[in-house]
Amino acid sequence: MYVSHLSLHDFRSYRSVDVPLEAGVTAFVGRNGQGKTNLVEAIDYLSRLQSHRVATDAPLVRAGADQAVVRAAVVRDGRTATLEVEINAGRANKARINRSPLPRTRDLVGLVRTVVFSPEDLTLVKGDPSDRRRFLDDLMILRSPRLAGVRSDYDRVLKQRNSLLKTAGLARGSAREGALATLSVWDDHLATIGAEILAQRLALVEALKPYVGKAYETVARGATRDDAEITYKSSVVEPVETITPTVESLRELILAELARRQKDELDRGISLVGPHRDDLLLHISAGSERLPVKGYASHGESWSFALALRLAAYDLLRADGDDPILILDDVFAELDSQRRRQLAELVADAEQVLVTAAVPEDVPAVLAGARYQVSAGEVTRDE
Ligand SMILES: Nc1ncnc2c1ncn2[C@@H]1O[C@H](COP(=O)(O)OP(=O)(O)OP(=O)(O)O)[C@@H](O)[C@H]1O
Repeated sequence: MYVSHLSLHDFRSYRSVDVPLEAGVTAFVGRNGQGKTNLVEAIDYLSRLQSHRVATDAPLVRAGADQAVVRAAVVRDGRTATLEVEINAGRANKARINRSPLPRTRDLVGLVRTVVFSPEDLTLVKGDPSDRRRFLDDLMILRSPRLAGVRSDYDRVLKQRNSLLKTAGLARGSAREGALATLSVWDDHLATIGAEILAQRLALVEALKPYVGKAYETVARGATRDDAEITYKSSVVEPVETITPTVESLRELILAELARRQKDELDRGISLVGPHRDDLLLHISAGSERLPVKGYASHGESWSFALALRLAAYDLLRADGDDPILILDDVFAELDSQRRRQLAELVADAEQVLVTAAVPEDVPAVLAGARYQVSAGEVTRDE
């Protein structure tokens, strides 16, 4: 798939801009702060209804405006659809396809599939477990968009259950009895929805494993595909080698663990069991040792691992049968010349690659293609 036209209204720094695009490589070049990332962020937002830079929508709406519109013509298998999202400050967003409103905005998720490489990717390796959980969930949702609903149901259940734990933890006598009875209903919801998320994540990690090894071998100097390893760490199941447990068995495991840790949960007033407590463990080999990447890997190795995770996501989506749009946001300036060249060679044949760079020299030669200058909100094509 590729985007053949992008229009923005009151999105970030843009009052109004129209950018015709084509398949292959397009580079947006310009000095810092001119609006290059804002363009590719808009396409990524259309894909996931989330920005790779901010957690909330407010910064996406141009200062002083109360609504931003991102519209893109997307070509897939020769057919074009116009996807549009209206981002409303303080009100629900709206989505349209070919100008017809969608019943739910989140029905837009996954119709455009993007993989973004950005300087923030180092947080995949060095950041909190929540950064890695987000990586897994975003990928899982791009592959099965209905899971966006499952994940938001889980977040809602978690919030309700946490507030009930706080109340129940403080209550005494019959009030406590009542709160505990209600808690068992929420335990059930958490276990049911949590098991579905957990099963999906376990299956996703199994599917990603071979791609991560292969990608790490390509981007890390002298590495083999066995040198990088990912393992899902769950609060209820031990890492499994070959068998992915069923949703029902995971539900039972979550319920059992909730019962075991109930006292702890009541004392602390938060949910301690479930996929929101899990992590994706990353290991590299150093000689005969297997070391966690966080805290042990060098800066270069950490970058290689972060790139390998993104490349693996790209390869997996590609194996599903449709090339995602690749966005390389300011990433080449961060890499040494070898990693720069290798990444560029790996992605050069993607159906659409959008690159942002401060100076033309940051765009590797193998990624020659269309080029736009971005300056003070004006986007002009180089002849
Ligand atoms: N909601 C907003 N309203 C108005 N301007 C905004 C908004 N959000 C960001 N900007 C402006 O957009 C500009 C940043 O644009 P962008 O991040 O696309 O820069 P860039 O060209 O990619 O720069 P760099 O090379 O430094 O990454 C900044 O000048 C910022 O002030």
